Amino acid sequence: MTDIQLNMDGEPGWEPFDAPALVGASLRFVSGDRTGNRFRMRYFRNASGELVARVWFGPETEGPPGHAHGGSIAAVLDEVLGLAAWAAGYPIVVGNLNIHFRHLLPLQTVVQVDSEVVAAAGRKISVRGRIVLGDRIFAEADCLCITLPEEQRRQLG
Ligand SMILES: CCCCCCCC(=O)SCCNC(=O)CCNC(=O)[C@H](O)C(C)(C)COP(=O)(O)OP(=O)(O)OC[C@H]1O[C@@H](n2cnc3c(N)ncnc32)[C@H](O)[C@@H]1OP(=O)(O)O
Repeated sequence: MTDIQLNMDGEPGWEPFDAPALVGASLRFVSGDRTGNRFRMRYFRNASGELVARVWFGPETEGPPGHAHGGSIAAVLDEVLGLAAWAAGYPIVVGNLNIHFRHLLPLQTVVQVDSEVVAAAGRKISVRGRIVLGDRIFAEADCLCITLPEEQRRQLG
């Protein structure tokens, strides 16, 4: 795995996105360790302003031999789609995450997670996402995020 694959070379209009500056240590479980053997991740905004992640699934995410565990895929989608709502200005937690696992995801490969905030109705924010490598779709997800009332937000810090 090279750092170049995780970075934005050749992606016109992409800008690095400083996720910890927005949500602090909430990302420790998934994207917090940029050098370990679990996930290595970088966040960007694409030319349309949508949040995109580049993710390397390391050996410690293994489920089926040589491939990512479904729970590791779910963890990545939970973080990226939840963060997409935050990046769009909604302070949320994830209420529901529905994932279609389309193809086995090979370990030690850099894949891309695309996200799109598709609707906001009252406290309910709908985010859609997918994990891809070129034309190959590994997983697709619909995520229902719920904004937190101000008081509950303050309690979380
Ligand atoms: C922080 C950085 C990025 C984030 C990445 C990480 C994202 C996460 O992993 S967050 C952690 C995982 N999520 C959780 O632990 C959430 C736990 N659940 C909760 O805290 C609560 O159930 C919560 C806040 C979602 C909703 O509770 P509450 O505030 O009482 O809202 P409630 O009144 O029940 O529901 C509000 C609306 O949302 C709907 N809703 C709530 N939960 C769901 C759900 N799971 N499915 C469908 N609809 C739901 C309700 O039907 C209601 O709709 P309407 O207004 O039309 O009647």
